[in-house]
Amino acid sequence: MNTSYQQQYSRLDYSFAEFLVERCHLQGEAKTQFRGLILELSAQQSAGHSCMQISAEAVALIQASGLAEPDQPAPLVVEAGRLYLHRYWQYETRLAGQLAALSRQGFPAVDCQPALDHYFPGQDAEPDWQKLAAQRALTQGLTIISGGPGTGKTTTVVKILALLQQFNQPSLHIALAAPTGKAAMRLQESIDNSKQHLPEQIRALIPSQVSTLHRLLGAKPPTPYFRHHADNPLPYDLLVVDESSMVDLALMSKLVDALKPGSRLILLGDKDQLASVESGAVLADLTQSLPGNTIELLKSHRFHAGIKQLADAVNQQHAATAWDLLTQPGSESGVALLAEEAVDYAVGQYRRYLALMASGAEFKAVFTEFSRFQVLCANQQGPNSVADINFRVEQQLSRLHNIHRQGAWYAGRPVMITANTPSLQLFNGDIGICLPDAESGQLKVFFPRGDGSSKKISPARLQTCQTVFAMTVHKSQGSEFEQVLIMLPEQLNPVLSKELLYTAITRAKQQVKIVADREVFIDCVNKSVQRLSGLAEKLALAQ
Ligand SMILES: Nc1ncnc2c1ncn2[C@@H]1O[C@H](COP(=O)(O)OP(=O)(O)OP(=O)(O)O)[C@@H](O)[C@H]1O
Repeated sequence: MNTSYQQQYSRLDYSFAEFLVERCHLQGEAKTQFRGLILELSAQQSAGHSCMQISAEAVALIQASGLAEPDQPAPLVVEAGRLYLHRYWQYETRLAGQLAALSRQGFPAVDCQPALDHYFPGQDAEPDWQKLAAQRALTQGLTIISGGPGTGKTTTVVKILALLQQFNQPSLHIALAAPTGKAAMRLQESIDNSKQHLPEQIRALIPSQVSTLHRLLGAKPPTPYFRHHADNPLPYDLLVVDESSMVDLALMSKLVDALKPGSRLILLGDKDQLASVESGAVLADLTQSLPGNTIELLKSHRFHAGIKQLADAVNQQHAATAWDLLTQPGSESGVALLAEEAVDYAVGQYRRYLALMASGAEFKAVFTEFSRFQVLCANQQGPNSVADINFRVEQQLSRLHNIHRQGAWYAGRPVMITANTPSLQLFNGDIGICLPDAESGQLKVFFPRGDGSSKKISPARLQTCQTVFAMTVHKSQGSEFEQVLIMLPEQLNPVLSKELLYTAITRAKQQVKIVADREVFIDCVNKSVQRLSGLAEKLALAQ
């Protein structure tokens, strides 16, 4: 076993390995080797892999352990040289079977060519992939639309919903969902905008509410169970899920489990983004193994050209080109290395919303100004991390008298919720700002609601939140900002990858500034994260 890995094992990995070692049938050296394998499996699971590739020798060892009995409930499963925890193997196998069945499910074609031509007039000589996505979604049970920011995923899906409602009698019962509250709010806004172009009677048949997946499925915290499952399915004929790259294996399995037989599923997302925080890279696996159900939209209709160029160079691992784009003279490209000190720059940006707050502006205006700009860090701790930037920005704003700290809470403190708190209707990733409340004269934390209003909560009731002058790239998934400042660490570390950088860059609509050393940047672009899973293989076999 290599020592660099040993340092990465957590106490959970050790306790889990010990738990299985005590129950295995092995002795001596074999037992030690078994412990090493389980430690590694547990660590790989925490790193997001659904399973781990093992050697033929290790397969024999696992089989001899008595803890991977085929055809019997056992904690471990060995399949095609991959070692799984039984639970993940079950999620994967069940999901593959269900999605393969969904992908084969067909709906009778209707003569809707004139309507299709109306919604997708397409004058270009090149094929209209949005139209093709719609054609497929009209007759298929499963449609996956993958594309970067501004490629028209939401526009396309709204047209698909319009066509489906126009040609289905009775009309379909539709649900719209996203993995986080923030993503749900963004989808709701975009759907509302796209719906404006539809005829009144069709518009009324497309829902305005977008729910989080946890709310849709009926989360029962603190248990991992949901109210809706195969025996109590969701009542919808069609479910649309946005930001699907954020959905992990377990949640996707529970979601597909809860679909009513005969219903349709449309998944939207960007397969090139960071995979989910938890195990699996479900969207990437699906786009790879279900090409007949997948449409990739490549043309961006909104994205700043310079940002798209940089994002593409990073995604295609053209590291030198990406670096050249950042260092070329001229500011019109919208992407550049940051020329000044990072904290000075961030403070300059954040002083604008603090000035608005000081002038007595209402929460909505303050929040909109705050949300224009965001510092994104690769890491939670260490130089150039979230903790580092939050600390230094607060210090400097204090020095400049833009904030007045007398403890953790002060007027202007922006916070991000770090754990779902259903009792307060707050969810992981929600962002609010602490402001003086005119009614009570006390400090309250204000959060925006999907309908444009806000809610206020006493700071004392917020147990799980952190200051958010900086957030990790992982936490920024599902959000967009006009401008971002991306902070890479001073040295290469395991979190860095081209997927992380691509995700960070594509959060920005107008401007990307980056703080990075050339060597770290190049290494980051050259490193790609491959999540090990058997989902793609199982799906291909189940076809
Ligand atoms: N075929 C098209 N021709 C011209 N403009 C388009 C086309 N498709 C979409 N757009 C426009 O591009 C913009 C982005 O579209 P949309 O919001 O649907 O993209 P998206 O992929 O859902 O973006 P995001 O991932 O950021 O949510 C919108 O202003 C939309 O009106």
